[in-house]
Amino acid sequence: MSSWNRFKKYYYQNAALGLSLDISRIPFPDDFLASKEGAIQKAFADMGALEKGAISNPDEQRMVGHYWLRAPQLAPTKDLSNEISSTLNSIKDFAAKVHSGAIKAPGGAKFTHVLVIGIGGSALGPQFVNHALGQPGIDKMAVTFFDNTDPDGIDYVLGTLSGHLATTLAIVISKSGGTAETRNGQLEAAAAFKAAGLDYTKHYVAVTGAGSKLEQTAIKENWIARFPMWDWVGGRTSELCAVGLLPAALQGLDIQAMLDGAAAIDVVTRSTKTSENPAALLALMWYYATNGVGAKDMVVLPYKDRLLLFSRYLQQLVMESLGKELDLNGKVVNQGIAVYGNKGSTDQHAYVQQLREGVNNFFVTFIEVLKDRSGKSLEVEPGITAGDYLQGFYLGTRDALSEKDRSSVTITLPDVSARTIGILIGLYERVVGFYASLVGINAYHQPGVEAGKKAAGGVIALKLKLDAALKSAAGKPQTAEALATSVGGNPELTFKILEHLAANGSVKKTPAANVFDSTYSA
Ligand SMILES: O=P(O)(O)OC[C@H]1O[C@H](O)[C@H](O)[C@@H](O)[C@@H]1O
Repeated sequence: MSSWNRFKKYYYQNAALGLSLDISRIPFPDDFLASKEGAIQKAFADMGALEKGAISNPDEQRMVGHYWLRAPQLAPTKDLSNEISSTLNSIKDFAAKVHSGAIKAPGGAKFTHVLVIGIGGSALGPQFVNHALGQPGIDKMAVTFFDNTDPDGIDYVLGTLSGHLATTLAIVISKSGGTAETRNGQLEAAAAFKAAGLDYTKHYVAVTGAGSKLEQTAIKENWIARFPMWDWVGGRTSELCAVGLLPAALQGLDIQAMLDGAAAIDVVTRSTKTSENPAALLALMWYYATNGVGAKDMVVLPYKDRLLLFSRYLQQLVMESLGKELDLNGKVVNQGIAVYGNKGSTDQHAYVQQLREGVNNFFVTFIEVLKDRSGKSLEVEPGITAGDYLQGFYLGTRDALSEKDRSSVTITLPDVSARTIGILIGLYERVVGFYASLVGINAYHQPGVEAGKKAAGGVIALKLKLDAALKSAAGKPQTAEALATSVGGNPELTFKILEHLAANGSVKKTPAANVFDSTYSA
């Protein structure tokens, strides 16, 4: 079959959504879709049960309800439907009141800036949407983020808020309400407000689960407002609950259009006719391209600056959902698909060299956006605009990769708008769900992230012991090994902690010719 005929055969277009999907450049044989029909029907059935409120996250004994967020009437109980709708209303109402000045900063001025404090699913969606849809200088409020516990990163963001803290609203977002990085950001921001002579509690809003530590603090300190985060919404699928909607609404983005876009793609991706279901087609392409075992990585290449953060957002959505040691039967499978990417054509001048000529361990997801910009474009050459070049580079790179048997899919969108961002989010949420069914894993838990957190706790405890030991040694210089022995700590961790303390002036280091003979004292 010619590539044009194959393109026509496998081109999916939904005119109402404005969404197209080209899977023709994944080299599956013609009988592949039929051979997986039973498996994808099972995925549809699993998804149907999930949407009806089944305990689709068995390890945590939880329902998985992110699809109800944009169609509250589909939630399994009336109470849940009401809670979703009333939360959405209170988000819209709160944003309107902040914009009008009915809720204002303690000094009497309107709030002008938003500082979001969160990490992982409590930051990646809001950051993606902020960058995709924001118009700096035009937005109702400017939104910035603390998404780490890096002191210098915090200072950088505080620097951008300099002179504006008095009119900054801080939203602390944490589903669990116990995430250390977020707690640290909350305390760091509070200290900055205090240093500016401001009462931070009159600037703080919480988005968190019922009964969490964060909620307790917000209640005790009487923060301005609290919004719920439900246990049936996972962090990585929380963009369309208060986590993402509140910052977006404050920014002045059309959150209803985002919800409507997601609701519209949900309707389409509920189809049990595989050829008419773009999420099913994509999940099957992931399966074919990666051999169902993550044998290839997913390179996400949107040819649109606005979608720059989509690959980071997808990284969590895909890798935290699919990267699992065990399948649903408890068998060791070490599943997952690695995701990375940035944007075209920028990446053509960076790593595309390896994609074409190096190790063939990936498939590309191109995202094409038809609309170049609002308004007319300059001709950079007679009859040619910058946008023509952007498309040229996309099509050229796609061909250059195909020539060398590098697989790709392309998603085409009419524009980057609140609606199409909702469509993209909804599309990928469902692809991940379908793919998880195809490979038989729980996409909705993340048992692997706890190990690092636990180990970090051990490091913090060791640091405190070392502080005490250094203090009681009253200035006596000791090697890392000696200090480790005296506190019963791991010598390598002790060495790393002491080097960090020395670099920050908290201990005095006397270097030696052999680095491990260096000594440290209080
Ligand atoms: O919203 P939080 O409870 O603070 O969680 C923030 C993030 O941290 C965890 O480590 C999880 O792996 C993520 O899924 C989550 O999004």
